[in-house]
Amino acid sequence: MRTSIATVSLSGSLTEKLTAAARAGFDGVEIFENDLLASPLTPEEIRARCADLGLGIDLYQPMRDMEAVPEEQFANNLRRARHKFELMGRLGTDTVLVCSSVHPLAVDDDALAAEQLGRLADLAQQFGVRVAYEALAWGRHVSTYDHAWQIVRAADHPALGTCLDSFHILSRGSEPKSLEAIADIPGEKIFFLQLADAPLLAMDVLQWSRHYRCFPGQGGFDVADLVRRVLHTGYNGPLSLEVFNDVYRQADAGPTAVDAHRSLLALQEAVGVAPLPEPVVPTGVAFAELVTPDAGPVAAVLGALGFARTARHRSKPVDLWQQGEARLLVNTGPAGRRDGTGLAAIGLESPDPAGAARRAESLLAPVLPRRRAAEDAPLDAVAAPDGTELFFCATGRPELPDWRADFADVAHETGAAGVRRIDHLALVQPWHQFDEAALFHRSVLGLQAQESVDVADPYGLMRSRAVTNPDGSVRIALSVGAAPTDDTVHAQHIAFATDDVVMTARRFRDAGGRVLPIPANYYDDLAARFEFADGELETYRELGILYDRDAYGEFRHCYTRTVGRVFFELVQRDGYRGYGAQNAPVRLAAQHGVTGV
Ligand SMILES: O=C(O)c1ccc(O)c(O)c1
Ligand SMILES: [Mg+2]
Repeated sequence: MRTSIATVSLSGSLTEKLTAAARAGFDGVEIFENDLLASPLTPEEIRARCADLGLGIDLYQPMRDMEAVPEEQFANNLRRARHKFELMGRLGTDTVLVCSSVHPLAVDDDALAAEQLGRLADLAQQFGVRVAYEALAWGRHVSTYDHAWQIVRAADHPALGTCLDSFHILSRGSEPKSLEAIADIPGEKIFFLQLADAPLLAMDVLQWSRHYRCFPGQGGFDVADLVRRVLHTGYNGPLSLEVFNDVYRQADAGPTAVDAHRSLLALQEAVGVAPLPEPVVPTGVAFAELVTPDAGPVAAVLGALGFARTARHRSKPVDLWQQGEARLLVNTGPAGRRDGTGLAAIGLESPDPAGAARRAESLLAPVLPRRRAAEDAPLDAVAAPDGTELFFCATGRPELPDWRADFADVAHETGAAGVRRIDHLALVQPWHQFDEAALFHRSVLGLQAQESVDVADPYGLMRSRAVTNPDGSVRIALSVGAAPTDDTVHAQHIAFATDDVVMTARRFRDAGGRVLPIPANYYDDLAARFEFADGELETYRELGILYDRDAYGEFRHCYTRTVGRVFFELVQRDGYRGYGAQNAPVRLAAQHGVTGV
């Protein structure tokens, strides 16, 4: 279907917005009046710019406070409308949005509203314009879509239809009963469909709408169900995003537009109008790749954790460090010299690497060259929104390229310390990309997103949300902090699963590793909350081990100090399903050094 986006959803000048929308693959735009008023371009120039970019102008909006007003007031409104209809001719657009009145003079009189909207439509018709009447959820007398439709039906004018907006509809409740009346609207009388999602918040609906809308799939509304209902009426106009959001007003328009278009692609797949290549859900973590200008500090930590350097890349300065099924690549090539120590790439085991890459590409993920160098195995890879490279791996499958073929074994001692595998990867997102990251990992990789949790940091609030595969062998914890983030604290981290965290942590410390010290108050509180066997709490205190418990089991974990922009966690998960969110504020405070250590 045709995809469109309201200019209010993107930051920048009108020109920047149009360019971003076109580059992201939208077919059209809704021009928001304020964007036009503030633009130095004439309507003709805007029209030409859109045409050059391959964008249609699908809607001009909004006209406000039109209907159900005293005659004198209405005469004024018609005069205003005539100006706008002329303008629309210059812009080359034929549909205008009229939102339900919030004017103090508007009266509660549907017959008057219908009569005046009919006269407005008469005038519009002379200009070849159609009027789409939308119920604002906070409209003075008309605040529901079915009420707006009744007025449109009563006016019975060919140039008057309704505009449905998922926010205004779903913010008032999504009981199937409240949505049934959509089926009563003939598709050709739905002149426009605006789409937005929103997190489920209990707040004033106008504030909710103007500040917290997000792209479909990023909030708590069932936008797909609504779209299915609207398509069932026979509606075949654009699917258009109209997202008022404080974050997107600031973030770069280019990436926001890509995020927006991805959400519409995923939505169209969900409602069955535009299939995409099947998701290929990853089945494990093949490796995590660190880049660093100096392998020394990373090697010291990994060695103390019981990892051994088992192989070396045949042609590049990359070492493979391994323990159990946990594999880390340590890359001292140019990226590390440029960016310092950090997590640069993740290898995901994929049942069908090429299929996974096709899926990712269809959802606008940048595809990376299959070979980073002539001699490398040709691996399919894409970039996540935060820049992390995701490699789709087929480890040990003879018919497919294997990343391990790039490595030659080196003699090593095995000093294993109980680490089995990578439990999870924690990726701190740029402040404006949290919702995008969750949607990306869900739609592109087919992972399931867990609930988002708030975590107090001494210098700001963090939000965190895990995305996982069904058996928990791939877990990625996405988080976002207040901007600007402190790189040493809001660093990426890699959590290793161990069967015995006490043993692994002790081995780490005895080998010269430094665990993150945890304040005594934390252990006093643990003693109050839980009963421990004799000596257990003292052991935790000594090794900086944190403890949590959920309905499924117990969780013990501890942290290394940060190296560059990465640190490591050891986790012992005896059935426990979470990520220690309860303990995260203590960990963050410890990392900030507010404990004075
Ligand atoms: O918040 C508003 O005023 C506003 C304007 C136009 C719309 O289409 C809308 O959904 C909201
Ligand atoms: Mg709207």
